[in-house]
Amino acid sequence: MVFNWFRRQFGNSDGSSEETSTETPQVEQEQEVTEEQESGVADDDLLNWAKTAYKNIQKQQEEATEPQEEPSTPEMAEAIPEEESASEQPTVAESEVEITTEAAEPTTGKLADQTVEETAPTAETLSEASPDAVSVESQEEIAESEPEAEAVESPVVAEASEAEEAEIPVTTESVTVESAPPSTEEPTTVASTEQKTSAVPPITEDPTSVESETLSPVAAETESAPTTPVPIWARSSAERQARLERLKETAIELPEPEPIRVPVQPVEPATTTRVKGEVISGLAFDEGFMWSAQVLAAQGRRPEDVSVEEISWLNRLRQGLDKTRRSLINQLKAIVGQGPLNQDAVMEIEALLLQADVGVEATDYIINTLQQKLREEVLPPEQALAYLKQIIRDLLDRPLQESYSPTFVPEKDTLNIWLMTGVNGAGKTTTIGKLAHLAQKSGYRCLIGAADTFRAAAVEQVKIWGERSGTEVIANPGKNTDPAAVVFDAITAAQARNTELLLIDTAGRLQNKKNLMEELAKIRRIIDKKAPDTQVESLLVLDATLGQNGLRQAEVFSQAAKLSGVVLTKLDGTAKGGVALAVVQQLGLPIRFIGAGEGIEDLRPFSSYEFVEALLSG
Ligand SMILES: Nc1nc2c(ncn2[C@@H]2O[C@H](COP(=O)(O)OP(=O)(O)OP(=O)(O)O)[C@@H](O)[C@H]2O)c(=O)[nH]1
Repeated sequence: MVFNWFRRQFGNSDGSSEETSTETPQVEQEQEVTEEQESGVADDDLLNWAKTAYKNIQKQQEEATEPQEEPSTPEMAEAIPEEESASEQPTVAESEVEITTEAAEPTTGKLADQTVEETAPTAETLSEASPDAVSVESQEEIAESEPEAEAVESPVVAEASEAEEAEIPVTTESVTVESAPPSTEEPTTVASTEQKTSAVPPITEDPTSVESETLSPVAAETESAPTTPVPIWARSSAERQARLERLKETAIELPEPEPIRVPVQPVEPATTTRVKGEVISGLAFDEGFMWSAQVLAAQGRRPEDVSVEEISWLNRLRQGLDKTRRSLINQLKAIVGQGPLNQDAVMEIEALLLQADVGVEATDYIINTLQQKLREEVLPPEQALAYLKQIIRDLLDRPLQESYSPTFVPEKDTLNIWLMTGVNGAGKTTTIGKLAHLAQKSGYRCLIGAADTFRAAAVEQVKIWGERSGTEVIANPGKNTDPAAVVFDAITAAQARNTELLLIDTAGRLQNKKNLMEELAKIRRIIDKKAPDTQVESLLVLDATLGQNGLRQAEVFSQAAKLSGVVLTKLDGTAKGGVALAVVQQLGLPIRFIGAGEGIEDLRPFSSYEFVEALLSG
């Protein structure tokens, strides 16, 4: 039984949920929650719930840190059951262990093996046709289909699918660059790498080996010289100096590499203890824990099923919205709960909401709805605030009731494609890494397509996230590759491997760059054509710290990529949180995930209940 982080429930590996065989939609659940919560979870009950959860987490952590015998010899390593050592997708525990320096090696080893296995048969093919040539083929195919993309459907699709079978092995091999051997690299890259390495002689070079390597020419020179023989140590050092000079002359100046934007994750010191689960130290039974416990208990969660990651996540979310909450809550309490809002009260609430980035439209809606209720009923402050929370929750869930599916869970045993789009630096690549991690933890076969071919370091960045999450990355080593060709290759690979979730990274682009938006539209067309029966989700990644400014991009993205949802990132920073309401009110799109930190665990499916509690609970 696997905990599915996309639905935050336990489910069997076939994707069915144990608790809800009836598949209760998220919204319904949250509404039940609301009623339960409003009826009030008794203080004593809550304390007991929190204590049980805390003890349970402590137990989980103790078990997780229990030392297990590491296989110290190859024979012992072989004794590990096959599923554990050779499974394609690492288990949660394995992928987490890989964070430690010691355990990272097996992954690399596995990937290297795999690449060797996969690339070996193509080595000859590649000597005739470089990987670029192969990808050019698929690019040509895309280019061919491109002008007819909209008008002529079936012949092109047929062509693509006919070509598919023959193409799969070649494409897969040529684009899997996770740990591609040098033979699959462009010849120019290899040459420059050689130059680079030879230009910097190893500092720890063994003098004796240098001697034996260089003695003969030097000895020949010194033999012919009439002067006194130079000692061996002096000869080798002179020779080394001369060689260094020669290399300096022929050395090529390499440009400074572009920085890769991946936050450094704390690396656990290498120990002989095998970590079975994640251990988050310093979890205190404090106010934050109690608040998280209350939120989880109100959602009908059992204390035995709560994990440290969930508590930590809620704490982080609350901390991220701390400043906004403080400025909203006290003032709102003072204003509401005194009968219908007068002119001053309306203006005060308006100012508060606008300052929190809620936007004009959503602010008007909230005030009008609240005013209507307060005219009908006299509510004390606490109840008025509870009603305000309800209004905001309804607003956030509106797209789910109108046009979008209430759940956002990749379907098991079939391919789901999630395309990530957005402006530069919004957090697309980071989000992909976090989503891949969630997918691996939840037992999905996941793959990443690195279609951000615009920024040189982007592919490296997404590969680092791939390593962290134990997810393979499909990329094309060629420069200025057509991103649509990478997407084509990634879908081919995903189809061949029975992948369940393919995450596609795209280059950041401004919505006013027409050619780049056309490129995005082309990517979307390729997806629809190559995987016509697939559930495709197109997510706009929005930096919450940009507030209202971030929303202007959405309309153009929506047209090009057929958006179906939003990922709101950086809620841990200077973001005011209210932008979530503006997103839904102005764009009509549901928020599917929220990010609150740079770490791999800092992303969760969006829950309007948790968000509103983090924003408005006192
Ligand atoms: N504090 C915080 N930082 C984040 C979050 N998500 C992403 N970042 C940071 O934002 C920066 C940009 O993230 P990327 O994932 O590279 O953004 P991108 O959209 O892929 O960028 P381009 O490839 O240039 O379009 C990085 O430094 C990330 O660590 C978040 O939720 N919180």
